[in-house]
Formats: sequence, C-alpha cells, structure tokens
Amino acid sequence: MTAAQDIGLADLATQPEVAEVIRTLARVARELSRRIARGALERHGATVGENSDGDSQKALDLIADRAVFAALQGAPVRWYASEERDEVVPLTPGAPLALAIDPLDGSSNIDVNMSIGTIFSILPAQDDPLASFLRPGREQLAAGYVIYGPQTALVLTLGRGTALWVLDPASGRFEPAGPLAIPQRSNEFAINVSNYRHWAPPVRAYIDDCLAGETGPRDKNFNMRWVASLVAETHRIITRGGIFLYPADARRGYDHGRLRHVYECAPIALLVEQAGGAATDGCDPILDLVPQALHERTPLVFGTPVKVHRVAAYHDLPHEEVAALFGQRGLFRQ
Ligand SMILES: O=P(O)(O)OC[C@H]1O[C@](O)(COP(=O)(O)O)[C@@H](O)[C@@H]1O
Ligand SMILES: [Mg+2]
Ligand SMILES: [Mg+2]
Repeated sequence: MTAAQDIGLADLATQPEVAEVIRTLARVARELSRRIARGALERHGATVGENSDGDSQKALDLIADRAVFAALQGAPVRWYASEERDEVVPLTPGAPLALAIDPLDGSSNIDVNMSIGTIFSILPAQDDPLASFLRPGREQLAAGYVIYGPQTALVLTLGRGTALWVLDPASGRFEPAGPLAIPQRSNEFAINVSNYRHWAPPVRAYIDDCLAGETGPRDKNFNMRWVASLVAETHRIITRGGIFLYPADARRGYDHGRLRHVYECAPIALLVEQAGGAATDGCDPILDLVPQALHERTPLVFGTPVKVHRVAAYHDLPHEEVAALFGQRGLFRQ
C-alpha cells in the first residue's frame, strides 16, 4: 500500500484545508496501525526518554510524533504542538491552521496489546504560536482521535455531530460507519480507584455512592472499567455510555489531574459534546476554559450528561453532606 493510495474519507464536507490535514493524519494513522500490529516484533514499548512534564517517552510515542510531523511538511498547518515537544514548532509559514496532537495516547498499554490512540485538535492559526492554542476549546475547527484496537477507527467532529470511520484492512480505506450518539443511560463508571485516598471529598462521595450500589443513596448497582487509555475509554463511553473521571488529587503534580488540556481534554470534550454528552473539569465545561500553558493539565469528567452534571452537584453539596457516610447521605436518594 502506498501513501498516495486513496485514504477514503470521501464525504468529508468541510473547509478544504481542514480536510487536507485530516486526510494526512488518517494516512499516518494507517501506517502507524500497520506498525503497531507488529507488536513485540518491534520494540515499541521501550522507554527512550522523558518529555517536558517528566512523563517517560516510549519508542512509539516518538515514532508517532515524528511520523505526523514529517507527513505535515507542506500541509496548511502553520503551528505544530505535540505532547512530545516542549514548544510549539513552526511548519508552513502563513498557513491557516494550528494542530495540537497527542501522537500516542495510552502508552502504558503498548507492551500489553491493549487499545491505544492518537488525539488531535485543529484550530485557526494566529500570528502568535502560543495564542493559537491557548484559547477556549469551542474555537476548534475539528477534533478527533484514531483508536488502534481490534479495529483501527477514526472518530471525528467538525463541530456538527461526531462520526465514525473504520479502517478496512483489505482496502486501506477509512469507510464511514455512521454518526455516534452517547446513550443517555448507563451504569458504568471509569476512574483509577487506586488514587482513592488522594481524591477530594466530592469525588470520593460520588464514587462511594456508586460502590454502595443498591444499598446506597443511588439505589442501583454500577459496573467499573479502567483501561488507562483515554482514547479507549472515550470510545467505550461514546459507544455505550457511562462516565470517565480523572480528577485533581493530592499527589505531587496532580493538583490539576493528569490529562493535558490542549491536546487531550479539549478535543475529547468537543467530540463528546458533539455526540450528545457533556465534559467538565468537575464543575465547568472544558470547552469554556482557557488554558494558560501549552502542557497545562485539567481535571476531566465526561460522558452521559446526567452523570457529569451529578458530579458537579456533588461539588456544590455542603461539606457535612459530602463527608457523611453514604448511608446517611440523603440528598441524592431517588
Ligand atoms: O496511569 P493512570 O494514572 O491511570 O493514567 C491513565 C491516563 O494516562 C494516559 O495514558 C495519558 O496519556 P499518554 O499515554 O498520552 O501520556 C491516558 O490515556 C490515561 O487516561
Ligand atoms: Mg494521552
Ligand atoms: Mg501520549
């Protein structure tokens, strides 16, 4: 299969420059998907360095970043911001777009053959490189992710709904697989419970009440999932509902959670909202927040709207109510 071969995505009705960038990213994703499938035959999971935030970089993190950067040469992208690069990097002078990317999300899953992904956000470029990215997520022209799982798929929003394209391994084309709408009811939550003791009281109270199931104020049982791959978690929640939380916690360096605003939280928030869901930092919509730094972290709560709004309501509860054992917490009894 050659890079020039048709990538599909034929019905991408949008500004031609945005469409060109998305097709370029899809072409890189097709190639990355092929390399990821080789798994242990290549040493993708080896730690090869550290990024500006002190996160370890795996070989595949850098392979993905370099592949995207190389493919964008000559594309209508003026500024390139990546999880794997300290600063914004100039690409095509005077071009109309800015691209922020998490080239490889969920890298702790590389070695264990679990789903990983690429997350991207396309914004209008401004003359100032940083100002192009430090703005409300509502100004994104497009956002998407590629999931490399049992199937490789592209989930994309251009601001009018969220849609799925699946990579057909036989033809190498991304074929349309329909619009996505988050189910409005679900009993699943996703959070890394090993951090329980570090959470603030409202988050503990919310999870306590889920864990209490039908013996607690929610009067029903819940199920839990944690893949440790934001893309995989998003794909599951967009497909069958539920809620994801990566809150701030008391560990050093986690006072704004773990996930990065510009190239993780903002694009996921746009995809989720456009699929009929909600995304907040626990209280306020992610898409209304303005990041102050390129690699800034933001607490992230997203999924089925009624659940996301319930988490915000726990943050508004009086302290005595939040601190009460679930058995005595009365406000949310149905
Ligand atoms: O290991 P933890 O603390 O549960 O964090 C898992 C989270 O970290 C991430 O892996 C961070 O993304 P990267 O792999 O791109 O650094 C998310 O995909 C995932 O939701
Ligand atoms: Mg990530
Ligand atoms: Mg990453």
